[in-house]
Amino acid sequence: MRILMSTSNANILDGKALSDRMRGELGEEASLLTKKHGRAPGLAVIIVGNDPASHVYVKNKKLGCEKAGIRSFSHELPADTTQQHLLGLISELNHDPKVDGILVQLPVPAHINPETIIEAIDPGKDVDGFHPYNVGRLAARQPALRSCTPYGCMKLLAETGIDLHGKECVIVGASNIVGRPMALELLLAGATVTVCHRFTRNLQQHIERAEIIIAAAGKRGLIKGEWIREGAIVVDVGIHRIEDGSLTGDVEFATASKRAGWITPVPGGVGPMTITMLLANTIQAFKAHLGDE
Ligand SMILES: Nc1nc(=O)c2c([nH]1)NC[C@@H]1CN(c3ccc(C(=O)N[C@@H](CCC(=O)O)C(=O)O)cc3)C=[N+]21
Repeated sequence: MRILMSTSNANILDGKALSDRMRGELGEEASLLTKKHGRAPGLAVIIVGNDPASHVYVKNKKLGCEKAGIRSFSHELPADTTQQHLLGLISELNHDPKVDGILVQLPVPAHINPETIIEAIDPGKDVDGFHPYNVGRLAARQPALRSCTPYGCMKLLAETGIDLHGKECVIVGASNIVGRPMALELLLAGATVTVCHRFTRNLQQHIERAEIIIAAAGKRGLIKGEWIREGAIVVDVGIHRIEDGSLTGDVEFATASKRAGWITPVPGGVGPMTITMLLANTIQAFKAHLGDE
């Protein structure tokens, strides 16, 4: 029997708990491989400039690495670093056998072209999964290194136990780093996928029919709670710091959680999973470099 006007609360899709579990397993795998091969997996993190938020993320990534037995090599470059200098560093890291993964924290300063930088990274070390080679592999249904945020969202969806085949999925946002690769992930999983973006005329109508919503517009509170279909799964990729210093997402959480079947919180949802999948990708790249797959 369908219950109308349900006021029950959604199940929380707990990204922090899933992250803790996965990072424990990844740490064990890293430690076994380190013993077997005599070196630890290595991640090089490059940050250009002094955006405070970027530095916080980078610190969290380094901490995550340490705890999982991954060596991190950090390169903190001044804001006026030239593109040529950055390309030189990437070339060095591409050839460094201690380095399995390379991450250039985005955004980079305006005088540096992010596409040029991403394309300079060896696709086998592109643990962000941003290189056109890796995006193409996902599009061709032969994923290699997958983008961390969409990959993390897929792990969260798997936690609900639902079969994605034929599910009506609506992604809000068509960015290169979330919306587009998310569409490819869901398509690979057999879902029916709609991508909404700035030119979409009837966002509310799309949301209202969605069984799964991936909110990745980067607009605080864009998705109203009343739009959510009863029992839908809501994955909120948005992250915004508000007036009182706390964090919130693209979805109106309080009202949405009255209608959704499952919903990710912000913080503690997608964010921690992004870093977890970065660690997973680094270990995957390490294994490929060792020929241990
Ligand atoms: N090359 C590159 N790769 C990235 O993956 C990348 C990037 N550049 N630039 C910036 C975005 C943003 N991003 C986040 C990662 C973790 C949290 C995260 O752990 N958030 C915590 C809260 C953290 C806090 O308290 O601020 C949470 O949601 O619970 C958030 C955001 C990765 N990004």
